[in-house]
Amino acid sequence: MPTEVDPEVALRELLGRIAPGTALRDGLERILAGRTGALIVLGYDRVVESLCTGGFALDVALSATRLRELAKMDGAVIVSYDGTRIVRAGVHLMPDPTIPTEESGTRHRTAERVALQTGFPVISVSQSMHIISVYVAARRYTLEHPTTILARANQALAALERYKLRLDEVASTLSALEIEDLVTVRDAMSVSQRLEMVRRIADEIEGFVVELGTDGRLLALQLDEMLAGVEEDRGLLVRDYLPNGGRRPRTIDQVLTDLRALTATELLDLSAVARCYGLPTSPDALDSPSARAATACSTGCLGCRRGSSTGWSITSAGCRSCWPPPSRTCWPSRGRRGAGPRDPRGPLAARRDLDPRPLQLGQTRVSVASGETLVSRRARRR
Ligand SMILES: Nc1ncnc2c1ncn2[C@@H]1O[C@H](COP(=O)(O)OP(=O)(O)OP(=O)(O)O)[C@@H](O)[C@H]1O
Repeated sequence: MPTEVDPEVALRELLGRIAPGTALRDGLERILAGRTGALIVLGYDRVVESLCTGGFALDVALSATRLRELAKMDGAVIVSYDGTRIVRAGVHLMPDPTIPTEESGTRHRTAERVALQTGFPVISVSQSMHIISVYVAARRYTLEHPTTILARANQALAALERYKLRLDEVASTLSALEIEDLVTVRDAMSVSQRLEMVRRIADEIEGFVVELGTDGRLLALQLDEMLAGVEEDRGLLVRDYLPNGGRRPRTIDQVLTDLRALTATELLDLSAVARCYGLPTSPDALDSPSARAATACSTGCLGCRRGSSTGWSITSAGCRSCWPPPSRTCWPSRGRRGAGPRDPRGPLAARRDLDPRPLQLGQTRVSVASGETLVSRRARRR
């Protein structure tokens, strides 16, 4: 019996195994086109064996045509878990009748009960409704035609393009603010929020790619192109803005998991995003200068490695503990008290002086304040 897995993961894995381009999917399409039905169990072990009566053992390689011919007979077909062999055919399945099911026809009731009792995925092709359903990990999922999936995938891709554009905007603003050391918690959390939004829509598209099989190759290429560097940025951003110390310091993985767990509505709230980092969440705190982790120094000077006991003692462009910087790897900070020269007009006025041109990662710029050439920290780490 298969071990317990996340239903979503189990479903996606199954959809990949029966995606267009596989012999199993070809067989299912033929059964559907031939206006016959089928009941197929994807796996064979002692539990499945105990539910089988009648039929005959085969153990032959699975091909689309064999599956189609065997499905013409009454009863179920048992296929190996990897979908490469037909183990038995014409089998009458007798699952536990006390297992609750919402299906009405005997084929579909049996399919749902067998999937629940054995833990193996079961596929049913309905003769009357002309649909293919899969039962896996207590879920029923109806397969859609590839053209329908492709249309939905293209819509999602257009949404991803818009999300990515917005992400690039907030990320380049953050890079510029990092250079000038004027980052607030809100700036950093906006990028984190956008990165998570992009991850979510990309995850949805990945599901379409899996389901489309060979039909989804172009989509996969487009997705790869759009997501270049995004995954890396998620980790780097958390690493940079994770507060050190405190009573219960958080890890990068914990933050990423909590971000994933936010509902779509919660994700729109920057305070909820900041909470995942373990940062204060009041509106005032969001507009306060951000604290950056000791790891923020790209090459790690001695002072930065020392870290902080309060979790809030490290400034956004260089840590207070190593001020003045022992080398050029530590950047002078103007954003926090005691950390270096401040703009006498205050941070808001200083922000207005920022060069409004978007700063791409890896790009350099001449500082408004000092006249030196600057590169954003994240750009230097890449
Ligand atoms: N317990 C079972 N074991 C094996 N095969 C079964 C079982 N129950 C039903 N079937 C198969 O399903 C076929 C159709 O049954 P039925 O019409 O009652 O199901 P259904 O759920 O309404 O399916 P459809 O939507 O295809 O009409 C049966 O002829 C038989 O081949």
